[in-house]
Amino acid sequence: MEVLLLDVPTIRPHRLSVATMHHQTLVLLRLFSSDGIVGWGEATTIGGLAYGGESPESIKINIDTYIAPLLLGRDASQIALLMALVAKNVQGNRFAKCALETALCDAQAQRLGVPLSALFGGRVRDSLPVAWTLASGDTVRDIAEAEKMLDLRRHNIFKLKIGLRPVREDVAHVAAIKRALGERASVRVDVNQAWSETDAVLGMALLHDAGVDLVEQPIAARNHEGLRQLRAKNKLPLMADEALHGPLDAMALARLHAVDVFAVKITQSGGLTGAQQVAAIATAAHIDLYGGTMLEGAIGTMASAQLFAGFQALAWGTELFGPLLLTEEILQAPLVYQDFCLQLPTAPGLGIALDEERLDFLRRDKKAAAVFAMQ
Ligand SMILES: O=C(O)C[C@H]1C=CC(=O)O1
Ligand SMILES: [Mn+2]
Repeated sequence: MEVLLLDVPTIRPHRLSVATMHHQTLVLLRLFSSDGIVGWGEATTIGGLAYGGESPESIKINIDTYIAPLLLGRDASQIALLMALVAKNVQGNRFAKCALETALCDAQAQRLGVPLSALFGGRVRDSLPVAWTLASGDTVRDIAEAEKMLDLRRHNIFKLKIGLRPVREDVAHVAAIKRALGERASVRVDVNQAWSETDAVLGMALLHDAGVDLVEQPIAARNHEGLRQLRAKNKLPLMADEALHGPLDAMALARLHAVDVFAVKITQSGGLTGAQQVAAIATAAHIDLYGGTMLEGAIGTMASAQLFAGFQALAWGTELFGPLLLTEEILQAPLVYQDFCLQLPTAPGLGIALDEERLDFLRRDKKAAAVFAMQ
């Protein structure tokens, strides 16, 4: 197997409370099996180490040094056995494990001639609603961007990134956008843990009055009790994102009745199986589901879509727009976004074909080699 790092510019700066992104580093895992089948997985994260404990570089070196040697020469169709072997030998590293499990599942589904979703019980839907994040940091620009998305019929759910400015300033920005869009769109916010508990009490009340539908991770990820109290004090639905690092967190949050919605992410869950378990816990605990992203490229986006397509209910839709934030296409045929949804392909495996020339052009190691050769 090999891990490729691809540095791809974003279409505009993407401002989160933890980092401003001008590019995204795609972390792609390519798995070669002796029957000739190639599987792809992805372990992309956000903002280097600003968002989570695994960086693109650490993911690559940990897969190359510790995970790949464990698997060399073993039967790639024995996914559960291989993932158990990795779990026993590698602590943490959820994103790396997600990339590996995705690549194994992509390869196995191709081998069986079925879409990847079939390995997880099949689909209840063939398209997924997709939100767009407004994160330019500028109210007028965000409204214009939202109007464009509505005109294109690409998105009618907007997630606003807030938390950098004082609470009242942020809420004024959100309220102006909601006023402009009215009932034509659902407006939600993501604070990415930036608020204190007192900020959040004020912020959630004001956001509710402004007509916002959902608030995501307003306070620190580890503060489960704080989330529980915020949920009890407010009418505005509350979603856990960074608080959810797989089934154990899901269980703890469900026990506490701490949130209304789980943002399920395959990377944060340590893979597709972990994410399916998070969804199962949510369903059993009457917690709604939302299909989250780490702003992955086409591979992680499609892997997520293949899994989310099987969730019995997906009350809050998804945010699987990662490839649309990037200036470069890495697929031979781009993913299909239309009528406010991402369409799922029916071809075997992930159902996508990579553009090898674009991959070669974007690879960090090849760029470095080219610069070296020029010197
Ligand atoms: O939800 C996050 O925290 C991360 C990501 C998802 C969409 C987006 O704009 O940022
Ligand atoms: Mn979030």
